[in-house]
Amino acid sequence: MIGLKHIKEDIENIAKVISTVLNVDVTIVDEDLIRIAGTGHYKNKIGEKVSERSAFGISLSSGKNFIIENPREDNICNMCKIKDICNEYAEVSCAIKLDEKVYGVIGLIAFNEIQKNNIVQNKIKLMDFLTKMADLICSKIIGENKSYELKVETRKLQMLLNTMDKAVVSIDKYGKIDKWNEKFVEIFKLDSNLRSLNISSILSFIDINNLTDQKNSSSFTYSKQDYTFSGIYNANPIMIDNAIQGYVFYFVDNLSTIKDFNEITANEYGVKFSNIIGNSPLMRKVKTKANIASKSLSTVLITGESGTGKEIFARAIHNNSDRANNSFIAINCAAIPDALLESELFGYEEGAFTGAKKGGKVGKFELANNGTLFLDEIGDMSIHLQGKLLRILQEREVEKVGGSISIPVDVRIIAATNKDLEKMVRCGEFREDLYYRLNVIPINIPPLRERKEDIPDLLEYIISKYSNKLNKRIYKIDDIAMDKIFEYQWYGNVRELENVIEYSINMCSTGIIRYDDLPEKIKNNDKSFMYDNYEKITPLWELERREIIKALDKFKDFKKDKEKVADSLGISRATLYRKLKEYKIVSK
Ligand SMILES: Nc1ncnc2c1ncn2[C@@H]1O[C@H](COP(=O)(O)OP(=O)(O)OP(=O)(O)O)[C@@H](O)[C@H]1O
Repeated sequence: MIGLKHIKEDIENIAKVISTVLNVDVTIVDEDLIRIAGTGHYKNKIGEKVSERSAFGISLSSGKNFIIENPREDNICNMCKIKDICNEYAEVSCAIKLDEKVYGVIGLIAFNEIQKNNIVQNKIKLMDFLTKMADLICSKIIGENKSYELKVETRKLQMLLNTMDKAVVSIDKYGKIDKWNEKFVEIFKLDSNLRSLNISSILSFIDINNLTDQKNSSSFTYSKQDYTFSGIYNANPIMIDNAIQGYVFYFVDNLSTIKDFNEITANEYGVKFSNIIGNSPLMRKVKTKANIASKSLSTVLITGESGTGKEIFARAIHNNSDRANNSFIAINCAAIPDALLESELFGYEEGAFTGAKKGGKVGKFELANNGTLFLDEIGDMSIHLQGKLLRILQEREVEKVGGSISIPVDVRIIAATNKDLEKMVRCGEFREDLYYRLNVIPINIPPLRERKEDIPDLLEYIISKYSNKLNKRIYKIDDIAMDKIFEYQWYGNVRELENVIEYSINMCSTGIIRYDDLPEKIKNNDKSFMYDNYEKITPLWELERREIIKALDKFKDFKKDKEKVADSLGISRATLYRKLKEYKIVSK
């Protein structure tokens, strides 16, 4: 809290002015009764404490002003310890009061008759003058208080800024830096005194002329000597009376963004090996191999039919590795057209092509830096991108589309496919060199029909998952339904099993999944067709038609269903489409 001692210089000047104007000695004491200023007799007594029982003490505790015309005889002097040796002729005390708080007292003392007369004859004017001087002191206190509060606020603000995990800087409307935090200095590797420097001279990706009155975020790549990093920055305009007064920028490097993302999604995707259901000898072998792979940095190639769990294995490998605290970025190479996949993987610079986003885009490689990049359905990647991918794996650097800076990346690759990559290599559809680069640790996940022992555990897990999701209490599956589930071939593997159970839980009204609750494809399981076979001779075209319908039904929930239907029927996709037309089969 501010007191008179904090404005000592002002108090001394005011004391001198009063003394000069009134031609008497002046002393000013603070709220602790310490003399802050003094003239004449009191010059050498600055810093000394005045007695509480003195006139000053009484003025201070009561907040009252008074004039003692006859010291020693006045009631106020009764309590004073030095009453008997007092050599004063008259005394004036004026409290320095602000909002009922007394900050100190201005005291005038006459040491001779002339001074006393001067005081006594001008009592009213004198008190008026002193009250004004006390008000002047109070206004100084208010000013000092404000600047003290401002200092505290500024200090708090700076501490807040420094504890932020985002780098922050503010500029005035001309682009000159005024405030920044330690993180800003740290991530851009700058000197700590940045005041008044122009932001664009430090961060060339910020063009002050392109900033608007709207909040705006863009990605950036920063390089200084051999230090390079990328991230996202936000420019927030400071608008006062509809005019831009400056901007506050905050910057997040990609790693922090990903960390935030990982923290948010940790529960959703925090798959561990223990979450992968299946204790069959085949699955135990796969888990052991995946566990070993998680402790290595080598590339892993996971193969297996669709829905066998390639992605959850990839996630478990990442989460069990030293990179677990960094990002796991997954990209499905089949789901994105080739031209887009390139910019998704490598990112692009602003203006790289028509339609490119302002500020450019951060690629998955950069996002996965220090973490793991999961390239799902790698068999669907074009030969052109295969070449680019190979180069990155060899050089460990990515260059954005339309960019010129190479960004070093440290990414562990896990690729997955349900295609026969070796066959694709033989047919010239997949680069041999890339195949060997990816296939360092091969992991094959067997189809569910080859490890039916896993079905009971999977059922228990899936029923509990979907009962919760659908808010139903399902206890078990009855024996007949269980037999049907065991009989079925599960070409869609665990994903198909999940779909079937979700459907059955929806249909179930008793708490026990029964035969009737199962979807038709599981109930029929091709048997009705076999029965027909014994009864009558079926024309070949009808057999063909039925087989096509059966295959369409079987793969209807799959990605690339037509490809799977054609594969399972042993015909090309073109033939399949011809036959659909011929038999007037309408499919999705
Ligand atoms: N062993 C398992 N334990 C628990 N859930 C599993 C298991 N295997 C697969 N799943 C579940 O089955 C679904 C499909 O798994 P996932 O996406 O990992 O398969 P995939 O082989 O990558 O499929 P695709 O090749 O079609 O991308 C997911 O919901 C996954 O959680």
